Amino acid sequence: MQGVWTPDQVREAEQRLFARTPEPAVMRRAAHAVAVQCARLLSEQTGGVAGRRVALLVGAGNNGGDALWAGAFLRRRGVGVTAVLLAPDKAHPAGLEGLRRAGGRAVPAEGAGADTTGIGAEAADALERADLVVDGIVGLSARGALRPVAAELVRRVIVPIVAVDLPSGVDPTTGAVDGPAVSADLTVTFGGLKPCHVLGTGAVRSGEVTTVGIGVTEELPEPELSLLDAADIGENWPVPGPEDDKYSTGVVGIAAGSATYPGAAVLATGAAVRATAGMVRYAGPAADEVRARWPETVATGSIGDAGRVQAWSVGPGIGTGASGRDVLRFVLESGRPVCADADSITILAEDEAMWDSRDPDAPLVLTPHAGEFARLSGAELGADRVGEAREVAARFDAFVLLKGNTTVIAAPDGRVLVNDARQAWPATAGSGDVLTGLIGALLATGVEPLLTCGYAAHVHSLAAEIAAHGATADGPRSEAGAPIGASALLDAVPAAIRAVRDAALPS
Ligand SMILES: NC(=O)C1=CN([C@@H]2O[C@H](COP(=O)(O)OP(=O)(O)OC[C@H]3O[C@@H](n4cnc5c(N)ncnc54)[C@H](OP(=O)(O)O)[C@@H]3O)[C@@H](O)[C@H]2O)[C@@H](O)CC1
Ligand SMILES: Nc1ncnc2c1ncn2[C@@H]1O[C@H](COP(=O)(O)OP(=O)(O)O)[C@@H](O)[C@H]1O
Ligand SMILES: [K+]
Repeated sequence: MQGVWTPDQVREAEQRLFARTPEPAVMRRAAHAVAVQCARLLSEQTGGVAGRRVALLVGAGNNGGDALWAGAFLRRRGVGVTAVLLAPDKAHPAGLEGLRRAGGRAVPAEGAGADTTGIGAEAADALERADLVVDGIVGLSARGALRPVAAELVRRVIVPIVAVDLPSGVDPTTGAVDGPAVSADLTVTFGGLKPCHVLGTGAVRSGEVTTVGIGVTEELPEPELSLLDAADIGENWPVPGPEDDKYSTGVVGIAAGSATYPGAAVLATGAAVRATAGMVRYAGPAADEVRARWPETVATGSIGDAGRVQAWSVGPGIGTGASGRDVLRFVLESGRPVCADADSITILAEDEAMWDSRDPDAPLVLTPHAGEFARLSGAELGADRVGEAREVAARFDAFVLLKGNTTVIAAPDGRVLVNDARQAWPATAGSGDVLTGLIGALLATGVEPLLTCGYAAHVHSLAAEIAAHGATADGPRSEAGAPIGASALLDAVPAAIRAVRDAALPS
């Protein structure tokens, strides 16, 4: 499990560190790590370090200070370094002095010979000749998108960019981008990951992220968010042991589909069949279709005849009319853990009385996409997806899995897991039904709901990636990939489970 800390948590940890280690020493550690990564990238991209040229984009604060000191270290390795100062009066004095002493130069962003964009001739020339650019415009204190001069400088860059701490222009806390922002090839961050490195557009703009401790890591509190590693999931994915039988590993009930939407039933049931080893029961109007596709399920037309289960998945394709409501009420009254998706979320959002059916001791997982989330919360989803998911989870005393390219999973007690899909192949109709089936199956085996959601989201996005890039049976793996449907995603679920289980094997 990897932790993610808010800017405030990092700042407080930094203050604790300063009590032991003077601030300039900490900054030089940070800057040295940036310089090492720049040298590595220069070597990879140009075949060497000495004689290459680096431009530093330097803002008004310590982020710029890191960049200036990194420039001083690079200078000592024979790199030609020019700092482009966005706020010459505020540039970090010690960093600037360090760079100059090492033989680097500094020029104002808006200097003599400016063209219509306001960028000075020397700054323009430094950017044009650079083999690599370091983004030290703004870091943890960033507010909003890049201002016009910074945006114009960044627009001109055609070489790789190394971002100091985070790509400038990205909101450190939400990862949102609301205007011009840096797209880094590599981000070197300090102490630990910040939300902007793992959430939404910020995750994409960060490029590869390298974390360096610099003494701050030891001072950090419990992380605000966590990311699961493949090995965490593989180690704990439920598989049958020698003493198990079809009942002991957990029976899941799927209440999904309708005459109009039998596909939702087939997909959710299939996901449950593929996720875990126990038994899958299906109850609903698509029993014939489910039986035909998944002969191993025990299928019935009526929820009252479903038989005993350890958890329910309910919602996809059930509709929001009287029969859908009856099904949801039955499932909520069962006292079992429930994953409520799609139409069942809409019903819960519209009908307060439905909550009365719920057994308060049974965990409830809600899996909204942005539109369903807005129905639940009562307002359009904003940029702070983590904060909003956490608020709704607490308000409804439910586990909330907010879907999207970055899936945010909030527990009612405030814990949050994040799954970054790293690609968008799951954005296809019916793929949510597959996720519902995976979650129900894991809940039935007794995996804790927050982890259930984290495991399911990871395997779901990995299955999509595997399917899009070509299952081995279809021929060689494709680098570029091709669009898939939800059925192909479902077919790749076993391959994704194998991959996470293999990741957990001792190396
Ligand atoms: N934490 C750690 O462990 C360590 C932290 N360290 C480093 O310190 C960094 C934080 O430094 P920091 O707090 O001095 O502020 P920083 O982010 O440089 O911003 C400076 C100023 O920029 C401005 N500005 C704001 N938004 C803007 C925008 N969109 N576009 C343009 N400009 C904008 C705004 O000033 P304004 O112009 O509004 O007066 C703001 O005050 C951190 O990221 C890391 O690199 C390491 O050295 C050591 C270990
Ligand atoms: N752009 C995207 N990148 C990665 N995953 C996505 C993206 N858009 C949607 N997904 C994932 O695909 C699934 C879609 O679920 P949902 O919206 O309920 O679709 P449906 O109702 O058609 O089954 C969710 O798991 C969601 O996280
Ligand atoms: K930066």
